[in-house]
Amino acid sequence: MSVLTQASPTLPAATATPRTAGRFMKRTPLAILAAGALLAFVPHLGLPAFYDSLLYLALHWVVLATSWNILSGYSGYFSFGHGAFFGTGIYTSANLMARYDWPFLWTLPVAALMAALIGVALGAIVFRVKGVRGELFALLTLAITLVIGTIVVNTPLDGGSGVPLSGVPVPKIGPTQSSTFYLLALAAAVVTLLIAWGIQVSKFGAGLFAIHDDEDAAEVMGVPTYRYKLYALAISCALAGVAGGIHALFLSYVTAGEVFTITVPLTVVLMSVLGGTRHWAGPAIGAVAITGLLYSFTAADHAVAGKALIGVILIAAILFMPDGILERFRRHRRPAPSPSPVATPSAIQPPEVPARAAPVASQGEPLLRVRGLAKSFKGVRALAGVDVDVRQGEILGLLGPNGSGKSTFINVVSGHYTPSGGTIAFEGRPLDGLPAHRIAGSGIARTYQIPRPFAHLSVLQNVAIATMFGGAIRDPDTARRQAMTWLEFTGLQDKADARPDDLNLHQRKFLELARALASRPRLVLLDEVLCGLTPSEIDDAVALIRRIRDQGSTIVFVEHVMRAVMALTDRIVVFNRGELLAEGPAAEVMRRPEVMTAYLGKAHA
Ligand SMILES: Nc1ncnc2c1ncn2[C@@H]1O[C@H](COP(=O)(O)OP(=O)(O)OP(=O)(O)O)[C@@H](O)[C@H]1O
Repeated sequence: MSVLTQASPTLPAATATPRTAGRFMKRTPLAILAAGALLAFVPHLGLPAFYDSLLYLALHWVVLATSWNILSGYSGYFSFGHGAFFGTGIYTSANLMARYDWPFLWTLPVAALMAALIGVALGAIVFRVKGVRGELFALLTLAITLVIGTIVVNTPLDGGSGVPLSGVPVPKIGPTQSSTFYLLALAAAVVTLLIAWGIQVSKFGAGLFAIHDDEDAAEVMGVPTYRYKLYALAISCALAGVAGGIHALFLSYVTAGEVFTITVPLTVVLMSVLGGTRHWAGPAIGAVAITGLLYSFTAADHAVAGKALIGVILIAAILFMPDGILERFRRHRRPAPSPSPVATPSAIQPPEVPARAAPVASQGEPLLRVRGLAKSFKGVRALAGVDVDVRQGEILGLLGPNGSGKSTFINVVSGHYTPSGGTIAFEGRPLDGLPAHRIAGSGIARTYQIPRPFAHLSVLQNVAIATMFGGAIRDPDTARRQAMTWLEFTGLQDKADARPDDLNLHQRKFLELARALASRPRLVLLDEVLCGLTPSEIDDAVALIRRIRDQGSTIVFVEHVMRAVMALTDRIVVFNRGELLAEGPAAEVMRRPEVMTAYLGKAHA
């Protein structure tokens, strides 16, 4: 089986044993290096210089498309700014060579650094603004290309007339000048592919794929989203900068009008989408395919007709393979999801995974202490200053009529929303002002009322993300093994390879539970996990929640299903209109007149 079909997005395939997965992990970089070594012999075949240049261009686009994909394909931050970073590399190298007589090879690290610095400066601002995602991010990066282009033209960097480089000596790396460019691009492509592969199979890559599918859910599961996006952008820009540096000398005369255009970003987007953005090899396949098509159809006499034909081929390819050539190929080999139902909790053994660090709360201190917690949304007071203590080891029911602030409480405690006022302390340590991923890392996990799985990852990968980030496991193999134990615990082991879309609501709710548990939390916040389930599914879920408590977790349980509340909770608190209305044992509190009035209205109460 080929190397391409073995590697899966983010983590090794669920069905592979750790040993086989590890073997494939080692084989992929060796295969990339071996292919690079073989291709390095091409200049010695004595082909005409034209072929060196054609292969140079193919590899040049491999570097540009693959580097674009590290940010945009993996994390989903679609950038139209790759021309700006590529252009920064071109102009850095060109100016260092033409004005300061730097040897060409020395300029490449500086080109990478300059492109990365500009990228990080942009990302440090843009990635902080929650609203700048999707098309807004794409437009903003396009604007950056135009701004940098304008600056370059109107400064001595270009001066309006371009930078001639014909006098700059080309290092003697290959037997001819054209083969030198080919070998330089080959080296850059090998390094870029190794980096793209390394990221894809690492914890970092898993975090980027989680950001792609649901950035807020990823953050709440412990992924440091801001930092990861910055790293991905810096790496992407640095590689584009190197490609630019090499291309400056290849062109031998650089002009801003040809560099800072929409052509570069559009071409890399097309190549990556054609090959497949969810795999390190996808953009390279797209780059080679499009360069090959351009050569085959536009080099002869009928260039215009050839271009039109390429357009038709690309439209057809993208229509019939919307996830790219590679994904289409891999899907044929993926086993169809099995129709087996989830196992009942009674058949499930608790997983044997190492426990997290012991709690540090002092004796008598509640696990979670919330004081005066307030949250307003543009005038809507969702929480109006509530005090809640959650004791170590209890199941605390959080009840209240619709709109009373229960989900907001969970959202604020988990860091999804910033509180408008009040304090939160977990195990004696304040959580105020901490980003959601740090709150997750401190031992708090949550589920969502409407399940929010990572749609493009398998069920196993969804849980492995929680194991890696909440549970602080670096090695994807270990994460995958532990994730499997949580799937067994929740009865989803037969669904490990399925996509969340293939699950019914019951299974999706249990996947939420498995993800929450996989980080070995000391406090689990469950937001209406029983909503929408049938009576027998509710019985399964109640049994499972009991077993979660038996594992040593403390639970805050938001629920409307009264029989489950009565069966499970040690204590309840009732919210009404964002305020604490009552607290105590469920059977007693639910009989209080003020609670019945809040639920049923005065007349019915
Ligand atoms: N993101 C938001 N933007 C604006 N208003 C919000 C937002 N989230 C919650 N609210 C408002 O805050 C109040 C409390 O909502 P919340 O979802 O916390 O209630 P709840 O008790 O969980 O209700 P339910 O039982 O229906 O889920 C409601 O009036 C709701 O409309």
